[in-house]
Order: sequence, then C-alpha cells, then structure tokens
Amino acid sequence: MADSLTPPPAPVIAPELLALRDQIDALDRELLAMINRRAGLAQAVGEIKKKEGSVVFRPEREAQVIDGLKATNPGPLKPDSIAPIWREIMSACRSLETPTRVAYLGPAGTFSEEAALGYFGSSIVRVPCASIDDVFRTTAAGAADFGVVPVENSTEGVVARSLDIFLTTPLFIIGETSLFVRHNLLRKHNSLEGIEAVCAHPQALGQCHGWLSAHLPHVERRPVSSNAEGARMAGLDPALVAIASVRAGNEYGLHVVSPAIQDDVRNRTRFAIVTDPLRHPAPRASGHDCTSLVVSVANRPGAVHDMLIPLKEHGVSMSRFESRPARSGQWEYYFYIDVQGHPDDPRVATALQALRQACAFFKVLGTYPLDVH
Ligand SMILES: O=C(O)C(=O)C[C@]1(C(=O)O)C=C[C@@H](O)C=C1
Repeated sequence: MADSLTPPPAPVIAPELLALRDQIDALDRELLAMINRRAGLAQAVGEIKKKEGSVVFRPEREAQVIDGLKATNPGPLKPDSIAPIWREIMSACRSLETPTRVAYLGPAGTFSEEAALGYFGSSIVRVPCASIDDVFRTTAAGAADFGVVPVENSTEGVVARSLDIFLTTPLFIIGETSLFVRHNLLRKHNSLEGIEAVCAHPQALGQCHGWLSAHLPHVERRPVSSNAEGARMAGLDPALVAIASVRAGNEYGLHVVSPAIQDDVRNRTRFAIVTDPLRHPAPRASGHDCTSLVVSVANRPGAVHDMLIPLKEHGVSMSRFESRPARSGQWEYYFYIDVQGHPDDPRVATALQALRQACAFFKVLGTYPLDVH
C-alpha cells in the first residue's frame, strides 16, 4: 500500500512518444557522426595552416558560417538558436587544431567570463585575470592568445579604463560581442536583514543604483574589483551581499535573495576581443564589418565637424562616437569612433586616409566582423 514516503509510480510513457524518442536517438547518432566528419575536416584545415604558418582562429570565417546558416535555416529552429549551437561546434573543431587561450576579468563567474564563453565557445583554455589592465598585459605578454574586455554598458556608458588603455596598447581589436546583463542580489542566507555592505564592481553598483536606493538605502556600497570577487567575499562572510550573475552565485554557494535588480531590464554590456597583431593578423572582410578608431583634433571651432566630413563624402556610416577627456587640462578630448565597413573597401580606405589627415592624433584600434547573434 502506498504511504507518504513512497513516491507515486511514474506515469506510463505513451508508445507514440517512445517512437519519437527512438527517431531522435537515431538522428543524434547521425548528427554525431556528421559533427565528427566536420571535426576531421577542421583538423585537415589545421594541418594546412600549420604548414603555411597561418593562424587558426578566423573570426570572419566563423561569422560567415553563422550568417550563411541563418540565411538558409528552414526552421522550426529559431534563428537565434543557430549562432550559439554553431559557435560551440566551431569551438570544439578549433580546439582540435590548436588550444585557444582567452584572458578575461575573473575570477570564475564574471560576466566577462560569460562573454568569453559566448564568443569563443566553451572549448577554450580560460585565463582569469585580476583586473582589466591585467587582461591587456597577459595578452600582450603572450600568456593568452586573446583578451576579452568590457567597453560599454547600456546603462552606465563607457568603461573608462578599457578606453584609456586602448590609447596606448599595442593590441588590436579583432571582434566584438555583447551580453544581456542580469544582476541578482546574492547572499549566504536568504534574507535582507542585517546586511553590512553590498560588494560589487562600481559598474554594477551604478546599474542597480535605483534598486539599492529603494531597498537598501542605508547599507554601505563597497566597490570591489569584479562582481564575482564580491560573490566570493559574500560566500565567506554572511553579513556581506553581492551583485552578480546566478552562475557566480552557484560558484560561491549563495542564494538569489532578489533576482534581476538592474534598473534597466535591457541592460547590455559590449565587449571587445583583443589580440597581438604581431601574432595574429587583422580579420579579412566578412561582409558585415566595423572599424574602430581613436582620434583627436586641434582645439579650434569647427574642428570636430570638419574631421567627420570625409566620412559623409565617401558614404561611410558611423555607428559610435564617444569622447573622453585627454587629461591635458586644456578641454581637449579623444574621440572613439566606430565606422561601418572594412579598409579593404576603397570607400572606407579613402575616408580613413582623409580623416587621418584632419586629425592631430589617429589610431586604428581594429577592424572586425560585427557581432552575429
Ligand atoms: O575554416 C577554417 O579556417 C577552420 O579552421 C575551420 C573553422 C570551423 O570549424 O569552421 C574553425 C576555426 C576557424 O576559426 C574557422 C573555421
């Protein structure tokens, strides 16, 4: 006889469902065989690249593969499902050619780590770093092949430290990716009582300013080097709470006390993928590309307007224009500009040449395929 300790018997599985599962199993075996054939082809490509001495990771090729599949997807698979599936397949194939070492702001569980995994797939060697400066240093020193750095958030604006380092770094941008950033209040136990401090990266404290002011108005906001570091600290001290991802909460054994506390539900962060141009050439044109620059002009009326005329004249569109003080005390600025297109396109090359002539300082930060979702 059933008692409260005996679980109810599992429902009988309908024969139609079993038949469908058999078909899924057979297809999965076919898919596995096909993915293995694909992996064999990637290995053969890898052998040719080794002989030629050329690099394995080709962001423009990966973007074209995904774009091509999305354009011909007959459904019912949703178009948004294509990119994550094929990124993982290409990540696994790439890892058979060579390991991809990726530096990002750690520790485990940061949004930078999530961006790195989203862009390169999970078959990578993770190189977590203590700061954004360290990501640039580690990549420049060759201890990582690529670095992933945040550049801009839809609520808080630019990530000033990354933009400042771009001025002087020898590294080059070869890709971009962006992430919906959902912040959660995390704690060792599930309560809002007796909290001493909220530990998070200054950007996250800013992105949750409204929620913190409404719910924890008298609690100290303690800036730390990353949200995952805040989660690590909250894991050690029950009086501390963190603002971080659910992944970071799982990593450090924390409860989600309040989910989705960011002020803007569409809160997004954009990341740049950087590498050493001496070890990795710039991507070729993919058909949907972006070129990032930083420039400055003489401090005279109309100089900024004049500088942008070549873009208009050559029909090159600008998708981003950001200014940062030059710290000269003279009200001078650096302008971070993204233009659509690749310098292989003569219109873009001519416009950039004219722009260079109009500027006191001109640096190409990189040219790369636009993010494919
Ligand atoms: O086509 C190549 O060059 C490959 O190395 C193959 C492949 C792939 O799996 O499709 C893998 C790595 C590159 O980044 C691009 C594509």
